[in-house]
Amino acid sequence: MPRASVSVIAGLLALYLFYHIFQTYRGLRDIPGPFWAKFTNLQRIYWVRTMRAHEIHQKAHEKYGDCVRFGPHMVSISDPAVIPILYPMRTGFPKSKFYRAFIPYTKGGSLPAVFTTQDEQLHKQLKIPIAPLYSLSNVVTFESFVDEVLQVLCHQLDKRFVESQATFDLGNWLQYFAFDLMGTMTFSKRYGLLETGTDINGMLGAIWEFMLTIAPMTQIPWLDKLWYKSPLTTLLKKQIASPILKIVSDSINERQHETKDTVESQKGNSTSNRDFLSYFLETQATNSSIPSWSVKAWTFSNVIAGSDSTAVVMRTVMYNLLAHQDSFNRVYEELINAEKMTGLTRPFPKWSEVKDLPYLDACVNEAIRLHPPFCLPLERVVPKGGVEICGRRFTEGTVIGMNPYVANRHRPTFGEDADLWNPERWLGKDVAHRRKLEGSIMTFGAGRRICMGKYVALLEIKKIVPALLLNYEIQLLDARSYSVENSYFFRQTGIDVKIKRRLMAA
Ligand code: HEM
Repeated sequence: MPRASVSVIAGLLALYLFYHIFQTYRGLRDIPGPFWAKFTNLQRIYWVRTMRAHEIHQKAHEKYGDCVRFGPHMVSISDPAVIPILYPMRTGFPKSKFYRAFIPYTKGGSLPAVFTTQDEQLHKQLKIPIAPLYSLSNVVTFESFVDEVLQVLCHQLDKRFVESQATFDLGNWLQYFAFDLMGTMTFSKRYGLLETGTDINGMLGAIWEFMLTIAPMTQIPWLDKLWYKSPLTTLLKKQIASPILKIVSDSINERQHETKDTVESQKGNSTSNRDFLSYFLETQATNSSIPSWSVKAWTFSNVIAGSDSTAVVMRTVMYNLLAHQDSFNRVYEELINAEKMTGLTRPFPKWSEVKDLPYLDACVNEAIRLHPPFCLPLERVVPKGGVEICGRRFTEGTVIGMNPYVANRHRPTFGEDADLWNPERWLGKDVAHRRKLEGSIMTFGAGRRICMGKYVALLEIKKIVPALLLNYEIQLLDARSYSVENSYFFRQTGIDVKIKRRLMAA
């Protein structure tokens, strides 16, 4: 090719590149933010890879204000007052491509779920038939499952740690409990984590590995599509969600091969000891418009969305109670007083006995606020017609999100001590103020796509905390060993304790 033509092509390419960079920069140029955010999402990937994205995001908001440009087309908001606008109850504010990265993709294609789908019609189709299962009144019917798994947990703690006085990371055991309980609630089966005291089938490791791989991809979803979710790479690479999907598929297949009698007996039992899977299968069998893969999608959602998340909050409550003796003593005294006044079921108090205890409730709320399990912005796409947020109009297609960690620590809303553990902030407030604070928490998301399993999680947390406090004396060896890592999932390590059995209060 003649040299002159090469120069013209190179010149045109350079011009196009310059135009593209200028256009990228121009759209949100009035929104303050770190320099590179104007041109590229690569910095967002780097932030996620540091495992400290929550802190970096919080510092960016401290520096630039409530509305910060995180990427060429992405804006982060920190003020909870924006929640009803960005996360409405109606349709029309769909999830961004961030969520596509979490959709498992196998040789059989992708498996969207209630949590991950961007398609609002499909979301409705998947959510409506099963939503009643997650209502508070139905969730309470799962209480016997919680007691069953608490029994296993306590038996293992007694056997392994009480007599030997061995030190162990309580956080691991809370995770084993949360997973084995979700397995029990979902398919009436424990994975064997509690019995073996290890990640026996590698599932916990696989989920964390999945998060480590996928979380950076969420920041630049086209790369994920190219690298993990194309028919070609599916042939060449091992798919990272496969171990979890396998467990889910095996459980469904097993159930489908069980005798008709077993299924019938689950069906007839409408009030207790009936697991999610039996409801899912019945729902699908009685509704022909539901896609054939729904049972797998619902079951997968429970395992992936409902186990680690609940374990994170359990760890936060337990760590903070152990690290703050005054809070610990107040919860313990509240339980003992409740026992004297109205009676508590032993060894594990009932949900109805503990759900309204004010100080326990304040500690659970504070843990939910302080340490949300999902710690990257929950991204939404601005719909047709645009939207006004923080006094500025955003055009269709702009991606806007709030990181629960940042919103939950918004100082004008929660006070100057928003970074600190202070359950008292939930007490002595008038109803309106308390509602406003609760409505400012982003831990369970908000609006149309708010967490479906919130009451399942609250049931588990408010059951396990009294069970541990009433049955064990727990000594935290060193509060400074506690550390956190964020790869969208926000996990903690280092809750090293020794335990003794408590004598029953007279
Ligand atoms: C403390 C525990 C939990 C936390 C903090 C939590 C948090 C969240 C958040 C933040 C979302 C919304 C994500 C978004 O908008 O991007 C969500 C959605 C969801 N969660 Fe949870 N979750 C918890 C426990 C559970 C449990 C136990 C289950 C199931 C039993 C569950 C099932 C779901 C489902 C199905 C969705 C999708 C809802 C929808 O899109 O309509 N979660 N969760």
